[in-house]
Amino acid sequence: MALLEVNDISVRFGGIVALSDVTFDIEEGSICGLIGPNGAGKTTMFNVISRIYDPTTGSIRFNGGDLVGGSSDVAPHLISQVGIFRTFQNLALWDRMSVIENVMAGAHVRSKGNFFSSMLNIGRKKEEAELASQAFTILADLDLAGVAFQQCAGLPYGTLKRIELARALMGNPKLLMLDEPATGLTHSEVDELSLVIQKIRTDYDLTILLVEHHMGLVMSISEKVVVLDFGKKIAQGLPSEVQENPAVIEAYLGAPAS
Ligand SMILES: Nc1ncnc2c1ncn2[C@@H]1O[C@H](COP(=O)(O)OP(=O)(O)OP(=O)(O)O)[C@@H](O)[C@H]1O
Repeated sequence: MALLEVNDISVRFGGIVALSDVTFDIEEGSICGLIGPNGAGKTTMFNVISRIYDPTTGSIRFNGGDLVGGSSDVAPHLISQVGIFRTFQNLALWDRMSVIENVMAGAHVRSKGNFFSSMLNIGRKKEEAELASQAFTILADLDLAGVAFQQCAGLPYGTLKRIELARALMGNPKLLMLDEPATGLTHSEVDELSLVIQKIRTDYDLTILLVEHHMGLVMSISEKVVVLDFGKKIAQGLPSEVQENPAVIEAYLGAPAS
């Protein structure tokens, strides 16, 4: 069953066509790579799925309901409550806070407390203790228990990237969208990231959409790859099929494949 169905999405910025009638779906539990040369429309697609941009035309369904372009769309501020989370190209962690505090902050989207109970501190200590325990479990799963109580400032970049993943997991995502997670990582950090992504997909029942320029990573962990070029979908399929596709080779090399 498809968890995410993207139907004929177009986005125009004035005269620029960033996406043109793009359609694809992502099977529940799978990893889908979204690739394409610079300016192909990958980030725009991410922003449409995460409800930052409204599409000019088209619709998206998520988990059997309307996400955008339907009759009962999800409001942009409720996107995480339906189970859609993303990481960003640039790190968005608080340097001066501890790792575990950063990870616990990922749970605020599903906080059940109301304004008055939080003012009176009702149930807060118990809730905080439960969150800390959950955060520690996630950190241990990602091999980060050893840095849980350190400040983020000064930790290696690859570790910080994994802390961002841990924070996203605190929200109980169904769909996790990763925006160029391998950028800036060393070879060995990319290998670690690859293992971590595959582990959390299984352990946390995730469906993953991966935008990435690191072809080795995309091709080794995706079940399906969707290729954009100049806002249009030019190919989709198994990694092995996409790598052999002449239109894809031409898009990347700028010349017909011969
Ligand atoms: N807010 C915006 N206003 C105007 N044009 C935009 C905006 N966002 C994106 N574009 C344009 O839309 C097109 C697609 O850009 P997008 O950032 O989605 O590509 P991308 O595939 O993510 O590229 P990269 O790999 O370089 O990040 C580009 O021509 C870009 O200049």
